[in-house]
Amino acid sequence: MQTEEETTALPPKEEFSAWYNDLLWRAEIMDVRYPVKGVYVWFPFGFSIRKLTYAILRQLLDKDHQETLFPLLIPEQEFMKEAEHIKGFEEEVYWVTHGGLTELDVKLALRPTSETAIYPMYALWVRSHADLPLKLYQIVNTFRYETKHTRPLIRLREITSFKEAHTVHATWDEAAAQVEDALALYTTFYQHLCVPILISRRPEWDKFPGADYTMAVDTVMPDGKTLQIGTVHHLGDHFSRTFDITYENQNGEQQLAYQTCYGISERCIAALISMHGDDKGLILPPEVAPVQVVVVPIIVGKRRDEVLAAARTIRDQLEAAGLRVKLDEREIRPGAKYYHWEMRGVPLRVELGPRDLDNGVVTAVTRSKEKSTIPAASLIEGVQALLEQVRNTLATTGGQHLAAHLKQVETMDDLKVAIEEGVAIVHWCGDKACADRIEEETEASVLGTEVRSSLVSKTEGRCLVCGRAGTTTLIGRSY
Ligand SMILES: Nc1ncnc2c1ncn2[C@@H]1O[C@H](COS(=O)(=O)NC(=O)[C@@H](N)CS)[C@@H](O)[C@H]1O
Ligand SMILES: [Zn+2]
Repeated sequence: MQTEEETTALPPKEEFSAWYNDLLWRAEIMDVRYPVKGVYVWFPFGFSIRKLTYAILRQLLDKDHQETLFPLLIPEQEFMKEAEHIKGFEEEVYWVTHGGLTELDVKLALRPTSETAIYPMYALWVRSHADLPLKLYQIVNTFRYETKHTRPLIRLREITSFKEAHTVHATWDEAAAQVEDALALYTTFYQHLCVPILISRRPEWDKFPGADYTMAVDTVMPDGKTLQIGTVHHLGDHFSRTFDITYENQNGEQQLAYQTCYGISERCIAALISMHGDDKGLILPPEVAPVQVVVVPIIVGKRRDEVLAAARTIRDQLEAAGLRVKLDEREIRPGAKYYHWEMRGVPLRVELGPRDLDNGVVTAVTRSKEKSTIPAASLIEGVQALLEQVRNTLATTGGQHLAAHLKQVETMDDLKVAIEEGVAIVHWCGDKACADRIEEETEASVLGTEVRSSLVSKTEGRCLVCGRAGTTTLIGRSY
C-alpha cells in the first residue's frame, strides 16, 4: 500500500499512543484516512490478522453454537421496546430515515448491538423446552455514535468485527452456567492470542443496559490503562418478558426464557498488537501471523543462483509443511528486508547464505532476536520448535506485564500512585458513594468485584474510603 519503504523508526513504545498510531500505518493494519469520524479501513495485511484471529474465535464458538446473520436495520418500534436498553443506547444509535427521496414511515436503527433485531425472531423460533438451549452468534458490523475520543480498533463508530452471541435457556441457573462457559471460552481465546486478562463483575451502574449482571474481560495496555476486550451479560428474563420469548415447559405451561449475550470486537486485535509489539513493530503469535516465516537469501556475487535455488527449496518445504512462509527475493539489502518483516511481526526469519549452504544449515532468527542454526535435514522440526518458543515467550511476557501492572493498596494516597501505572487492587464496601469518592480523587473508577485471576487473591478487608467491610475490587483508568 505504501509507496516507498520508510526506514524512519517508529516512536518508542513508551510513547504508546504515538507508537500505536504510527504502527497501524507502517504495519499496514488500518488506514485512518477514511472521511467519516470513527470509521476506518482494513489494509489487506491487517485484515489477514483479523481473519486468523476470528478463525480461532469461530472454531471455539462452533463447538456448541451456530453462526447466523440478522439484519442490520432495526425498526423503531422494536428498538424502543426495552426501557433499560433504550436508555443505554438512545444517545448512540444511528437512524435511517429515508429510502432515496422517500421519507420512511418507520425509521430504522443501525444495530448498535442486535438484541432488538434478534429477539423478535427468537420469540417466533422458541416454542418448546426442546428448542432450548438456543445458542447462536454472528460476526457483523455495528454502529455506535461514540462521543468520546474515537480510535482505530479501540473505539470506533462503525465496529467492523463485532462478534455477538445470544443464547436462550430454560432457567436462570442455566443462563448463569452459560455465562461461565462464555468466560471460559474467552479465557481460552485470549490464551491463543497470548493476551493476559482480568475477569471481574462490573458494578451495577456499569452493567449492560437490561442485564441482571455483567462480567467483563479487561487487559492492561502498555500505558497502564485497561481495555475492555470482552463482556458477558446475564439478561435474566428482562428481554424475554419484553419480546415474549416463552416456551412450553414439561407441565404444558408457558414459561419465560432466560438469556445471555456476550461480545468481542476488534479490540482483541488492539490488545494483540499492543501487548506484544516493540520499538521495531509488531510481534505476532505464530497462530495469527499472516507470515510465520520469512526466508531471506543472502545473495553474494557469483553464488547468487545457487543460493536462490536453495532458498526456493526451503520455501517450498516450509509451505508443504503447512506454514505461512514468504521468500523475499527483492533486490534490496538484507537489512531493509529484516526491517520490513520485523515491522509486520513475522515471528521467525530464516537466512541462507553461501556459508550456510556449505555447512548444510540455515540461520534462524526469532523476532525476539534469538539466533540459532538449523540443520537442513531437520528444517521443519527446527522451525516448528522455534515458533513454539516464540509463542511461549509471548505468553510469559504477557503474564509478566499484567503482574507488573497490578498492585494491592490500602490507602487513597497509594491508590493514586498505583493507578498511574496500572490496576489497583483494593477493598471496597460496594457503596456507590465510596466509588464516587474514588473517581473524584483519581481519574480511575471501579472496574469490578468478584475478580477472577490467578494474580489476585480474594481477601476481606476495610473499604479504603469508609473503613466498612469490603471485598477485593479492581480500580483502574480505562479506554
Ligand atoms: N465503540 C466501540 N469500538 C470498539 N469496540 C467496542 C465499542 N463499544 C463496545 N466495544 C466492545 O464490544 C464489546 C461488547 O459490547 S457491549 O456493549 O459490552 N455488549 C453488547 O453489546 C452485548 N450485546 C453483548 S454482544 C465490549 O466489551 C467492547 O469490548
Ligand atoms: Zn466504603
